[in-house]
This record gives sequence, C-alpha cells and structure tokens, in this order.
Amino acid sequence: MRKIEFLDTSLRDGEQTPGVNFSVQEKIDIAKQLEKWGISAIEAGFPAASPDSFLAVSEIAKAMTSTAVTGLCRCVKGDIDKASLALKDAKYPQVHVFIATSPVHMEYKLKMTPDEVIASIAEHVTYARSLFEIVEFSPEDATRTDKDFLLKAVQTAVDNGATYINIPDTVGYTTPEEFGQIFKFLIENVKTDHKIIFSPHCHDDLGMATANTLAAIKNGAGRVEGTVNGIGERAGNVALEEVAVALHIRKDYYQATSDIVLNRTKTTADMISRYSGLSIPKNKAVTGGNAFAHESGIHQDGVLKNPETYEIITPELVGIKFNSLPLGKLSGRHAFKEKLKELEFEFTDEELNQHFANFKKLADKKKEITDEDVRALILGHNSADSEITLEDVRLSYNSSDEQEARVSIFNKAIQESKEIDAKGSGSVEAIFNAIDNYFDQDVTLESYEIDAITSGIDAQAEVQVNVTNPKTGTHFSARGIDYDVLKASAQAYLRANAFIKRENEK
Ligand SMILES: CC(=O)SCCNC(=O)CCNC(=O)[C@H](O)C(C)(C)COP(=O)(O)OP(=O)(O)OC[C@H]1O[C@@H](n2cnc3c(N)ncnc32)[C@H](O)[C@@H]1OP(=O)(O)O
Ligand SMILES: CC(C)C(=O)C(=O)O
Repeated sequence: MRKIEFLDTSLRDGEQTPGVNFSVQEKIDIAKQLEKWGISAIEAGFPAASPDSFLAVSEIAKAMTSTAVTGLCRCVKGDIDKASLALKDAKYPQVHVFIATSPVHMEYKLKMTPDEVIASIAEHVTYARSLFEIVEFSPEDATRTDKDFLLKAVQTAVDNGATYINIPDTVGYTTPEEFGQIFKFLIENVKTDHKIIFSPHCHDDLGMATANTLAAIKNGAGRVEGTVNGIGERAGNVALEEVAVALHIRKDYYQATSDIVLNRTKTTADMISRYSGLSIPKNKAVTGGNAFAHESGIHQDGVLKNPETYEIITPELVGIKFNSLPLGKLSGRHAFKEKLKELEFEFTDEELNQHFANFKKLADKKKEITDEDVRALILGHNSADSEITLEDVRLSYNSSDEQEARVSIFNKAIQESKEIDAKGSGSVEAIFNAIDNYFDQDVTLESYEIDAITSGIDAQAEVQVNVTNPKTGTHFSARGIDYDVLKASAQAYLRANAFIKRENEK
C-alpha cells in the first residue's frame, strides 16, 4: 500500500472563499486541529499578500511540531523572501512557487511569452531552492495548458530543484480520465535524479474535484492538496475528508492509505464550519447531517437487518458518536469536561467555566443534551475572535407593527458593557438596528438564513448572515447559534459587524 500525503490549504485557498476571513488566532487554532487530524503539510497563507497573512504564517510556523508549513509565492523574488522570513521558525518549512502556463493566462494575465515563463520558472525555483530545502512548484491552470509545454515547465522546475510538482486544475475544468492521463504522462516523461512527488490541486466547478483527485492518485500522485469542507475560490477546492474516507473505504481499489485520523474528521469539519461561517450542507458526503440517515422503508428495513446493506461508512469512522455519555441538567463539571474531551474540544479552565455555565443554562431549557447540542453550544458561544461579544437581547412590543430591542454588548479591549435601544418593524430588524447603532458603520446585509441544528421542538437555532462592507466590497459571512433564534440572529450580525470594523481599522 502506498501512503498518500495530505496538504491542507484551507488557510490559503480556503480563505479565498468569498465571505471567509479567518483571524490570526482562528488560523492558529485551525492549524493545531489540522496537525491532530494527521495533515502532513499546511499551506498557511500567502505571506506577501498582507501583514496579517505574513503574521499568520509565521505564528503557525512556530506552533507546528510535526506538520510541515508552507506559504504560496508568485515567481517574484520579493514573495519568496517574505515566505523565507515568515517560515524561518518552522520545524519543517516548505515553499510553494507558482506561475501560470496556459495560453490564456500567459498572454492576457501575465503578458509573458512561453519562453519568458520557462525562464521565470528556472530563475525562481532556483532562488526558492537557495532558501528552502523543499520547494513545490505549480503550473497554474495546468489542465488548460498544452501537454508538451506543461512537460517543459515541470521539467524546468524539477531540473532546478523542485521536489513537489503540483498540478492545479485551477478552474475545475478537467475530467477524471483526462486528469489521470496528465499524471501518467508527466510521471512517465519527467526525467529526474531526485525523488519527485506529484500532487493534484482540484477545484469543484464541474462537481468533479473528488473524482479528479482520486484519478490522480490512481495514476501515481503521492500527495493531495485540498481543504476541509471543500471551502475555496468559487465552487471550492476538493474536500480532503472525502478523499481520505474514499481511500479508506476503497483501499482495495486505490491500494493507498493516509495518515488522516478519520475519527477526528467531524471535529475538524465543525471547526472550519464555525470559523468560516459556512455551514456544512445536510447532504454533504462524509460529514453532512443526513450522511447516515435512512429515510425510506426498504432502506430502514435493510439497515435493521444488517447495517452493511446501505451503510458503507459508519458514523463512528468519522468521529460521530451517538451519545455514549448522555448529559442533562443534573450533569456536573466532570461529565461535561469528559464530553468535551470525547468531542475533541480543548479549553483553558476559564473557557471551560464559561462553556459549563452556558451548558447549565441550556440544560434548564432542554430535556436531553445530545452531542450535537454540545457541539452547537460550543460553536455558538466560542469564537476565537471574541473581542466584542453579545451579552443579552431583550424585546418589548410597542404596538402591533413596531418592536423595541435592547441589546447589551461587551467590548473586552476596553472592558466596557453598553446597552443600546432601537426600534424596528420586526424583532430582527429592531435588534439589527441596535447593533448598527453600536458600531456606527455602513454594512449591507445581503442575506439572512435560519436553520434548526438539533432536532425536536426545543432545537437550537443557527442563523447565518452574509454582509458586504460597502467601503471595500469585501463579503463576510458569520453565524450565531443559540436556543433563542433572536439571540442567534444578534450574535451572527454582531460578528459580521465586528469583521467589518476590523477591516475598516486596518
Ligand atoms: C489560483 C490562485 O489561487 S493564485 C493565488 C491567489 N491569491 C492571491 O491573489 C493572494 C492575495 N493577493 C494579493 O494580496 C495581491 O494580489 C498581491 C499582494 C499578491 C499582489 O498585489 P499587486 O502587486 O497589487 O498586484 P495585482 O494583484 O494587482 O496583480 C497581480 C500581478 O502579479 C502578476 N502575477 C500573477 N501571478 C503571478 C505569478 N505566479 N508569478 C509572477 N507574477 C504573477 C500579475 O500578472 C500581475 O502583474 P502586473 O501588476 O505586472 O500586471
Ligand atoms: C496556485 C495554485 C496552486 C492554485 O491555487 C490554483 O491554481 O488553483
């Protein structure tokens, strides 16, 4: 069996999702979880993109103990210098250099001839290799690149010291058969005197990212690149959890394994969902809420007789446990702590106390606290970036067509609690008006969605808001989770406003 390495780019390509902006602290939390999940290399950002990107890469470089850390660079010496500086404290540093090789990108975007692109690859891979032991090279838009030119570009990178060759399907254009053939062709034809590992980097524009990635593995790729939950530019990147589980379930076919700790998948997916503000679709493969639900009679009958009739993946495989330790309002701190450990959450004593207090409040309202409730409780109340937090929301009904909201907000930096009143034609509008008054900044609300996370009449509510910063045009999504739908709405809108405030202050 071959061992396939996993490179996670949730913090770089994943952050290119419209609306997703991780704070530096959130990125560090995610990187630590990715290390526990078994990721072998983390693309922590694009160090030359901004001071925050640089800071995140350098902090993650310091924090990782067993996982390699890399940063993306154009074929620009300044980008590679920044990466070298940001990664100087990494135990296992790598660098990722890219340039586009397709006719449309070379002519219109780069305004370079094919010969100039080849010269740039030689110059910048050599330069990267003078600063890093391990250099990855990507011919951007490889799948729309002439095959012989692609080979020439890759050969140039290899001749100048690249050890990882990443083949990006930048616009999600390829098909499994075609992509597999590209890997076969390159692996058979690239001449090298050192070991080269090839990897796919797939986007999901035509819904084929997972199939394309697996086709690359079948044809010799030794590493895969992707993101958790498939977040990323446009339709997103390949979802790594789908690749890891497919390799596990179909090892008979792929003859390959990975170091991914599969039963930490759910926790990892939840963390990305929480910090990106993007919920996991119910019908998503591997981690979706319906992934293990059987609705129709014939399926239920089959599963009752033998789960293998309709279940190829068990929930336990990906870390979904069905309440091995039930919690309720009489549960104590020890049981709660044990449950958090079981669900792979780690908190300081102070954070634990806060979550325990929230748990007790929820347990007073809800008969049974399921694992999903605990996850939702943590998702709803824990934000790595909680400088400004919601304390309370109260509503009074002035008349049949006007509501009044009183929202209490706490600012940790200045240790100040403020109450703001506002009116609106509905409860949510009154709450949002109060939050607008607090922040005193322009925000465009693009969408507002409510969902029930847990089941039953006493389910917790999840609210997602998408907003735009009119000053910069940047989109942000944020979520709020609470037993009370109005509090969940207030949390989500407050977090979205806090993002915009942070962006405007930069
Ligand atoms: C497919 C991908 O995911 S690629 C990665 C995408 N990620 C990002 O873009 C990260 C965020 N980007 C940024 O912060 C900025 O674009 C920066 C800091 C990288 C560059 O900013 P600027 O210098 O203002 O340039 P701008 O973004 O306007 O244009 C990009 C320039 O880089 C050039 N370029 C693009 N890719 C490459 C490359 N791989 N190698 C060399 N030059 C490149 C473009 O041709 C353009 O050059 P020009 O200014 O001579 O026309
Ligand atoms: C820079 C490369 C790897 C990329 O992100 C892409 O082409 O999608």
